[in-house]
Amino acid sequence: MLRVKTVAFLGAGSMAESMISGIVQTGSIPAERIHVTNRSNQLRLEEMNRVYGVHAVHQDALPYEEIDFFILAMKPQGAADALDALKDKIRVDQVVISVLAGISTEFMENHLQLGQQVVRLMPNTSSMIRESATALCPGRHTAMDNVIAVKELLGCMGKVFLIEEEHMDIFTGIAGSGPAYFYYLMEHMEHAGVKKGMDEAMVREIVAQTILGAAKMIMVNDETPASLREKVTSPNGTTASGLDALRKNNGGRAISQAIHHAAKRSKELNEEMAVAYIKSTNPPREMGNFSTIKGRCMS
Ligand SMILES: NC(=O)C1=CN([C@@H]2O[C@H](COP(=O)(O)OP(=O)(O)OC[C@H]3O[C@@H](n4cnc5c(N)ncnc54)[C@H](OP(=O)(O)O)[C@@H]3O)[C@@H](O)[C@H]2O)C=CC1
Ligand SMILES: O=C(O)[C@@H]1CCC=N1
Repeated sequence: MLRVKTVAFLGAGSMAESMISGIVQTGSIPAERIHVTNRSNQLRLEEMNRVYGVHAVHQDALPYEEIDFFILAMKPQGAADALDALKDKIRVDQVVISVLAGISTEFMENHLQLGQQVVRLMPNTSSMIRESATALCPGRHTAMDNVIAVKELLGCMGKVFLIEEEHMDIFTGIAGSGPAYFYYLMEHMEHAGVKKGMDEAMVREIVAQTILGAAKMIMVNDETPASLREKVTSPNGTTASGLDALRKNNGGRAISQAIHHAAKRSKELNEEMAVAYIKSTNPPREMGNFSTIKGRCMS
């Protein structure tokens, strides 16, 4: 089913590239059926064409009629303008997919034609090597065959999880932003080895292998992280000492705070975009009480 679909990425940044890389590696949609566009960076489009063989064109040159899936991949702040520009160029049976942090399916539907099919996603950059954990949340009007096709598309990029919209913010905090927390952890682990005189490239590989091994243990064993942690921890041994230092330095709290702050920012982004839209569509004199308008918009 996928092979006959045509997709267009609106945005040519790191997330679009990661997804395109995943699709092209599997060949599940031929490169000639993949389009990518942006507003201004022509050099970037040429690079995408050179590296992945996809059509990289200015927005005006997109064959809108032929596209099955439009994938919004610009910053969340550009969502309203992008959706407004798309609205009159597409039919309701074409699917508008967003990877934009915080942008709800309701926000998308409100900016498109009545009955437009939309899907909200939250992938991560590991899509590049087909190891993303991606959330999928369909809109109100999205046909089941399109949900299945989008799920199949995401399968080219890693694992797919059907997520209730109320959980999209926390999913973003865990998995969308998640790779960055691991890279941060890896930076610190690497630094500890280098400071003691180890070769940087070697210690980087050691750290990566350690994290990969720990993740695989969770995937292949029917055991909890807590139980696996206990197996590493010998009484009065090195790990017990290391974990003690982590606890004393509030390591667990730091991790949960990172996730909750990212999730909170995702929620805020949707609110900010909705408020910005109301401001742009209401002349100041008619705005009345700002908090009332915000409340109405968010309800
Ligand atoms: N990076 C990540 O790990 C993840 C990102 N996301 C989401 O993906 C989206 C993109 O992030 P990222 O790739 O990092 O961002 P980048 O800044 O790397 O890329 C944004 C791209 O969008 C283009 N662009 C901006 N406005 C428009 C428009 N109206 N139409 C078409 N193209 C446009 C920009 O080019 P130009 O300025 O030339 O138009 C640029 O190519 C964000 O909304 C983010 O929330 C989601 C999950 C993970
Ligand atoms: O930092 C961001 O806002 C995006 C969304 C998830 C990962 N990167």
